Amino acid sequence: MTGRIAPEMMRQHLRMYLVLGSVNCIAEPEWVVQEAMVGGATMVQFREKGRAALTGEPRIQLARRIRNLCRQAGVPFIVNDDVGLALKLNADGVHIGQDDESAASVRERIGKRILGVSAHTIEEARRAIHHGADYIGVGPIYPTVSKEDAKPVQGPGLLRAMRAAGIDMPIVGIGGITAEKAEEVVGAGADGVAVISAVTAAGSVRDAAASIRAKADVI
Ligand SMILES: Cc1ncsc1CCOP(=O)(O)O
Ligand SMILES: C=C1C=NC(C)=NC1=N
Repeated sequence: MTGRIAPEMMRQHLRMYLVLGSVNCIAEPEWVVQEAMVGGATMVQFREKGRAALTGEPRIQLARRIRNLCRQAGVPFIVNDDVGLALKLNADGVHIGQDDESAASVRERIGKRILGVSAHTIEEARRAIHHGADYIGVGPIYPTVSKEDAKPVQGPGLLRAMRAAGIDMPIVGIGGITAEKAEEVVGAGADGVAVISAVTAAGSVRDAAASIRAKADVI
């Protein structure tokens, strides 16, 4: 990519954003990624976190295998938190939380790659924009079991409030989102939905991704 990603392109990538790590998967993570992309996942984030998360070489090798699948499918591959790993694998971007390395210094290190930042308030959203974020992840919208230290549940109202406050940058909602809830999230102003368990723990990963994609595409 030469310049920073265009907002319109970013919004497309946020439609059905699969976030996963080996901890979230029943089947092999690579298989889950492949099936989800067949179903319609538009972007993939490698988020290897939690007690049973892989570390060291096995973690790097899993990330590399997922990156390869995303490249073959033409789907952007994002790494959560670990900027070093993102650069090592030449990922398409990184996603950082509020308490990770500051967005300004991450932007410095990753150049024109995609930078996603978690934001829980309008103020955090404004700061992320100021520091050059390409999208913000807002949530948890609904109760979630996939993140131990999740902030309080916000509901879709936070998305409406951000849009009403004039925040028009690409936004993805995250937290407890299922196919049934995806429409409400997008209807409240998100450009798409980021999902872990509704896809990774689904009976049919492909069908789950497809139904969430269909709901998110209504925009
Ligand atoms: C990473 C993250 N950030 C806010 S909630 C969450 C977990 C979302 O997982 P699920 O889609 O299974 O609720
Ligand atoms: C915490 C997060 C919030 N939003 C997104 C998109 N990813 C994350 N890991």
